Amino acid sequence: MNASPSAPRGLYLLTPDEPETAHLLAQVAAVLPHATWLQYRNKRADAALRRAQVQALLPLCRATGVPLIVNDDWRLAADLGADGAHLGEDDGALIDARAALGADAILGASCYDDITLAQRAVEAGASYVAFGAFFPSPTKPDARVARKSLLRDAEVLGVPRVAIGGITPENARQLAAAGADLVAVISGVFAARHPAAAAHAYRAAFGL
Ligand SMILES: Cc1ncc(COP(=O)(O)OP(=O)(O)O)c(N)n1
Ligand SMILES: Cc1ncsc1CCOP(=O)(O)O
Ligand SMILES: [Mg+2]
Repeated sequence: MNASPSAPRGLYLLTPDEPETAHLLAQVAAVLPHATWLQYRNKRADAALRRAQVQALLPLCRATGVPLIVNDDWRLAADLGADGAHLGEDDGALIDARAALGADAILGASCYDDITLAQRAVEAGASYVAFGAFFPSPTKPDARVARKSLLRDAEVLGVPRVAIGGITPENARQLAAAGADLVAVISGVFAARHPAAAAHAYRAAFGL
């Protein structure tokens, strides 16, 4: 089974660990028109700041038509009416997240370098699978490493395949050619000298 012809493609933007909500909003607003999806990820924020930042991002995402996915915390996503959640191996059960978020929610699973994890994730309700890191990541230098061939192997699962980890506009082309539907990026956009130009370049890597 293949992902449908209307499957999402392009840039899956993840937020940086930004403590100032107004600055986060300004940073995101400058690049959001180039993103297919946005994930709110802040590994340094406490629960109150995460809630406030998701609440601040939601109207911006709605106005831009970009789905907002919450990292790690499906309860927060459900509470605030976000479009979905992303769960890694320590972030709770996909089946519980699917039940709480509903059938239409975007629900992603980190599958690292493991196709079996991806098969189980789809069975448990994931609507996309993420593999990586494909390249050394400035944001997560100790991330597990994945092989590009996994992206093609996962085509049979019939859900969008996301690649993450050290992705630049240049190496994004290799991943798109290897079967990635979306590239998930933090530093390649937010640490770029010209974030909007960088974000645009990721879309171009998919011919968008
Ligand atoms: C799209 C996407 N892929 C992978 C991850 C990593 O999730 P996880 O392994 O839970 O690590 P943290 O992001 O929570 O540090 C992700 N967030 N998004
Ligand atoms: C969350 C995560 N999981 C694997 S690498 C990574 C960070 C991606 O950030 P960057 O695009 O800066 O490498
Ligand atoms: Mg996580």
